[in-house]
Amino acid sequence: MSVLIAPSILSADFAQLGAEVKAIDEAGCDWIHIDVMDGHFVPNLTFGPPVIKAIRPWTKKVFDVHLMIDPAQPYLEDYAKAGADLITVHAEADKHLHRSVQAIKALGKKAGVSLNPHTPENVIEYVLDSIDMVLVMSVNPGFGGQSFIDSQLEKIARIKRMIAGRAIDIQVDGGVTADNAWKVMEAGATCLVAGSAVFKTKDYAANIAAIRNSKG
Ligand SMILES: O=C(CO)[C@@H](O)[C@H](O)COP(=O)(O)O
Repeated sequence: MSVLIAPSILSADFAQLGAEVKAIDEAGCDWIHIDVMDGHFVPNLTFGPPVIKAIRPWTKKVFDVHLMIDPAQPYLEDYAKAGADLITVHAEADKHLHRSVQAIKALGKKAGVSLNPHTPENVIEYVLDSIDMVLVMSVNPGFGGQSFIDSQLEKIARIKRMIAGRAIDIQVDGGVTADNAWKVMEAGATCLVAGSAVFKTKDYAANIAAIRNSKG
């Protein structure tokens, strides 16, 4: 199956977020990646549930909501009601990761767990039977436009071996471009998040296709 492309709207024009979401939908993206930041777990602030609710009517595509917030658990229901289809929480921000994953599933949503670059993959071992996605951060979270951290390629490959036989996506996020996407896919990624590489020029369709068709 071809890799899923999830443009991060962190790099979109916030003054016309609805139209930007429609544009990446029409440009052929698979999911819409929404980076939620709290100014505490990460040094930046972005979207709350009302913003997600406001852009929900602009596309039918999957809303892939990446919660970079601590704590996440009190807000899971708000993000689910706002229109998230898949909710990802950070292993580092959650003392009760198993409980948060169960809470997301109980809301009828897909559940993801994200790992910062320094976090080893073994922290997901005992939630593997409940999750739908692992998100490997290939930059330190908080900002778009950073460079891909190469050490994460090995982590992606290890996770691929860990989840063998399970229907779990491996999403990779941060510094993904048409130049390096092939390496990330080769390591085992099934979903690529890209912000700057999609929104860098107005030809979103060409930018998405270049990442999807990346070759070494
Ligand atoms: O979650 C994050 C940053 O914290 C990412 O989703 C970035 O927004 C990706 O942006 P690029 O590195 O592709 O510009």
